[in-house]
Amino acid sequence: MTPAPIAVALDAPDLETAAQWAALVTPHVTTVKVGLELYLRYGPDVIASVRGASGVQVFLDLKLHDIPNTVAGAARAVARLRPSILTVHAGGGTAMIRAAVESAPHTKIAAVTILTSLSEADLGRIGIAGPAADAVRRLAVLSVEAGATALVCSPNEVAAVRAEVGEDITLITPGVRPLGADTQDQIRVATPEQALADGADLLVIGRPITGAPDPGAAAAAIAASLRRAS
Ligand SMILES: O=c1ccn([C@@H]2O[C@H](COP(=O)(O)O)[C@@H](O)[C@H]2O)c(=O)[nH]1
Repeated sequence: MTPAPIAVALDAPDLETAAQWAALVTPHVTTVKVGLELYLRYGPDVIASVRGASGVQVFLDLKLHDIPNTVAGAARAVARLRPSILTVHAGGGTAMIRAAVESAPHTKIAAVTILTSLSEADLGRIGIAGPAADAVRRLAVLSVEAGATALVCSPNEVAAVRAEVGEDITLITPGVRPLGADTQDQIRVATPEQALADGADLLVIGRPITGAPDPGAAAAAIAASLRRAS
């Protein structure tokens, strides 16, 4: 069975749990995602631990956001780990995104547009007026012009972003919840089937899989549902 285009967010408190989740889900998904919790606790070693022998792709979600020189150094530092994807915040601007792209030439740089945990009211409070989709589209265009070849947005905006940036850019959507699942701290959400139908290339799914009694079975069920829907 072809693995589904899902990146399982391994937001675990310890390396053993993360490696166990990775081993359980890798037959069913293309990618596992290492975020701040694991990377800040364990550093570069975490990549080899979750990659294991399976050859699953490892997405390093560090959301770099600093001045261009600092982001260039950080991207260079992690590029040697050969993650398939590395995230930066689009809000860092053109020069910062370009610095990451140039410093990690073998890694897909994904620009995070507007976090999926933010509502339009939240955006208003931080000075971003208007619909979330407008800000997401603006940041998407800026990021692609700076050389990003992937974008992170919510499934609610993915169709609009696709129309803006075309087919060559990889669109990654967190904020994905199977029908009826708890949305937790995610605000701009949709189902896996809807996200894929609207043009997402890679669905980031964490707690609905890792919080299940059997993460392997949960990943397999979502993968099967995506196959049925496509
Ligand atoms: O806008 C964003 C960018 C990144 N994330 C990350 O995705 C996962 C989502 O996990 P769930 O458990 O499925 O909510 C998590 O690691 C975030 O750091 C995001 O949610 N939204």
